[in-house]
Amino acid sequence: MPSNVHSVEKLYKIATIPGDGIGVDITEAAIQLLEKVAEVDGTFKFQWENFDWSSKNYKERGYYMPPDGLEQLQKHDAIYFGAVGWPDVPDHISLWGLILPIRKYNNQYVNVRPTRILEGTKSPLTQCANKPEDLDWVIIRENSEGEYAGQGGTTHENSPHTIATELAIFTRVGIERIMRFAFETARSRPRKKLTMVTKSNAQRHGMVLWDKVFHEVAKEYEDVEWDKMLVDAMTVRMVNNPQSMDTIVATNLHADILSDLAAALSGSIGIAPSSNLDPTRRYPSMFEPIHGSAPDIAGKGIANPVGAFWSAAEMVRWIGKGELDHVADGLMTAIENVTAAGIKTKDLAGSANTKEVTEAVCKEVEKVLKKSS
Ligand SMILES: NC(=O)c1ccc[n+]([C@@H]2O[C@H](COP(=O)([O-])OP(=O)(O)OC[C@H]3O[C@@H](n4cnc5c(N)ncnc54)[C@H](O)[C@@H]3O)[C@@H](O)[C@H]2O)c1
Ligand SMILES: O=C(O)[C@H](O)[C@@H](O)C(=O)O
Ligand SMILES: [K+]
Ligand SMILES: [Mn+2]
Repeated sequence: MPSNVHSVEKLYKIATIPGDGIGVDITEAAIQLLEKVAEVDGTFKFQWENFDWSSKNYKERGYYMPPDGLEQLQKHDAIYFGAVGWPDVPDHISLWGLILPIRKYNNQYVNVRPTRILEGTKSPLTQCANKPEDLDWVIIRENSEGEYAGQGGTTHENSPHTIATELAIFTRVGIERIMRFAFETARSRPRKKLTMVTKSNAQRHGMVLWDKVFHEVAKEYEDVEWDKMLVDAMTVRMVNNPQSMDTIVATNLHADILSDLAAALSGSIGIAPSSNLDPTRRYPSMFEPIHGSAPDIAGKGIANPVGAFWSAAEMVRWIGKGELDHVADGLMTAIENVTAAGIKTKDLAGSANTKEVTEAVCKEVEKVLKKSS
C-alpha cells in the first residue's frame, strides 16, 4: 500500500475518571483490555483523557471537579468511571461532588444493570440457581430523580430540635421515559418479561404515580408480559424464585439496593456492570462497575476486574451504535472463557489477582476476536 493511503480508523474519545480505591485498579485494567481489543480489531482506536478527580485531590484542592469539569467531559464520546468515596471524606460529599452531578448534568436518566451467573462461577442460591439461565436479569434503574432528587434541608442544626428532610421527587416525564426504556429492554430480550417494583402501599403519592404511568405505558407493549412487586417482597422473590424474572424496573434508590443484591446472588458484586445512559445521545454516557471503592481491599491488587470489563464491553456496544456489537460480544465471550477456566479473584472463590485475570482476558480476547474475524 502506498504510504499516503491509510485504512480508515475510527477514533473514540473516552474520558476516564478512576476516582478512589479499587476504582483506580479496575480502570487501569479496563483501559489495558480496551487497548488490546482496539489493537486486535484494527478498525478503531481509543483516545483517552484521564481526569484525576478523586477524594485525595478533593482534600488538597477543595473540589472534586473544577468549575468547568462538566464542560470538559462534553468533547468525549463516553466516560469510563471507576468509583468514588473514601473514609476520610463524608460519602454524601463525594457522591454529590462527582458522580451524581455527572449523571444529572449529562441527562443519564437510565442506569442499566444486568446480572447473570457467568460460566465457571456459582450463585450462593444452591437450591435454585444451578444453571446460568436460573438467574439472568437486567435491572433498569431510574437514574435522575426519585430519592436522589437532592431536595430537602436541615434546620435547627446541632439542637435537639434539628429537622432534616429528604424529598423524593417523581415526575410524569421522568417516570414515562424510564418505563418506555424498560419495556423496550424487555421486548428486546427473548422472554419479553418485565417486573415493575415500587413501594406504593406506604408511599402513596410518588409511587402511586409510578403505578399509574406504568399501566398507561404498558398498553403500548401488549407483547410484553408484566407483573408488579412491592420492593420488600421483591427481595424474597429474588432469593426464592430467581427464574421467574427477566427485566426489572425500579426507582433510583430501590434499584441501587436491588442491584447490589442481584450481583451478590449471581456470585459477587465484583462482576456487575452498569451503563449510565443518555438515550437521546445528546450528552456522553458513562460506564462503571456497580461497586464502590472498596477501601477494605484497596491497594492489595485483588479487586475483581470483571464488572469493569463487562462495563467496558457495554461502552463499546454503546459507542459503536450497532457496528461494534461483535467486539462487545467477543469481550463477553473472553471474560466468560476466563472465568470458566477458573481464573478468578478471591470473591469468586478463585486465587488469581487483578493483574492475572486482566492478562488472561487480554490473551483470550485476542483469540476470540481473531477467530470471529
Ligand atoms: N458509583 C460509585 O462510585 C460508588 C458505588 C458504591 C459505593 N461507592 C462508595 O464507595 C465507598 C465504599 O462503599 P461500600 O463499602 O459501601 O461498597 P463497595 O462496593 O465499595 O464494597 C462493598 C464490599 O464489596 C467488596 N467489593 C466491591 N467491589 C469489589 C470487587 N471489584 N472485587 C472484590 N470485592 C469487591 C468490597 O471489598 C466490600 O467488602 C463509599 O465511599 C461509597 O459511597 C461509590
Ligand atoms: O448511586 C449510588 O447510590 C452510588 O453511586 C452507588 O451506590 C452506585 O450504585 O452507583
Ligand atoms: K462504580
Ligand atoms: Mn450502589
